[in-house]
Amino acid sequence: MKPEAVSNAVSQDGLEIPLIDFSAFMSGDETTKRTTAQSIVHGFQRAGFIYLKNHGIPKADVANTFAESAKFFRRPSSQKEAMGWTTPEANRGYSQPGREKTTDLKDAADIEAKRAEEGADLKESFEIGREGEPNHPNHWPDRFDDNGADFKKQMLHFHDTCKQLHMQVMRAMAVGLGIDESWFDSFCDGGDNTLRLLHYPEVQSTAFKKNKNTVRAGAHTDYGSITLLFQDMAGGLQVLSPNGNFIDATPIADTIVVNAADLLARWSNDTIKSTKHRVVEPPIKADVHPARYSIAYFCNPNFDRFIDAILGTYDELKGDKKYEGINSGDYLAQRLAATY
Ligand SMILES: O=C(O)CCC(=O)C(=O)O
Ligand SMILES: [Fe+2]
Repeated sequence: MKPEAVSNAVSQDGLEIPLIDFSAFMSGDETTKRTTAQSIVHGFQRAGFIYLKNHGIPKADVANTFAESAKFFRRPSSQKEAMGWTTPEANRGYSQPGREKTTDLKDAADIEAKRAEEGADLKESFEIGREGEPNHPNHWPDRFDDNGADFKKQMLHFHDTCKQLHMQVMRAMAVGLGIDESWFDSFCDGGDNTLRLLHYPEVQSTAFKKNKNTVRAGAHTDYGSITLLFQDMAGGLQVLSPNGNFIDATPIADTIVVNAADLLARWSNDTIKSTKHRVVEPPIKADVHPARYSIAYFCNPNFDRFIDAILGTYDELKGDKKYEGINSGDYLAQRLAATY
């Protein structure tokens, strides 16, 4: 029987994505806390995705971040390009439409072929890393005007808010896996995470008809531990089902979509899934699809940590540990280098 805090967000084609009331983990009694944590882990093991409601981030805070994001993308191209994304090691700044092809291909020639087949992704983005990294400063628009200072303030605040939620979700993961609740704390307290603002500009639906491979963001998996994804109500996000079909991950107001990413899958000896997803034409029939905004917070284990299989996810005697340990920062830089 499912705990009361759990219902279904998506249930189609073998893809079951649970909708979890996170307050049951944060402030429930011991039993409620444990069963909710187990449901979170099951969601990551089966679908690789969960939705969280009552996640503790105030509605107004999320709305404010979306509002600042929309204002940011309305800036002139010359300003945005002056804050351009430079290298995978820095992974900060603005990427204009066409700059990045989201894919999980690793070979540059394969990625170019994909670009030719699907066209460029119909999106622009802005990445904000941990503030205060001497070698990799964030790019901020506060040098242009006062609005830029408001943007910076809100994004730094939101980066920190999401960092706290990452740690709480990892605590739930630990409880669900039956290990010490604080097991992941020292892996996640650095805040080596990336806040990515995404803007999918308004698009004629003919763009998707002319070339039916056209997408707003190509199919891919994420790289780190988990991603916290805030989406508006436009729709278009899809998740790959176990049968190999892309299924709509329909927006649910005031929830966060959370997906497990590649390094967590590896860390869990593949007991947790990092599932492919993409963004396509919204399911609503229209001649023109309005702009879509989303905010992805990519969480990573601290870049200086060595990531070796989580306790209890392998059996030493059976020798079923699948991967060598790897440094978190090296792994992520390698993965990022391939898509830009
Ligand atoms: O915009 C979205 O809903 C998804 C974005 C995404 O999957 C990503 O940037 O990794
Ligand atoms: Fe993603």
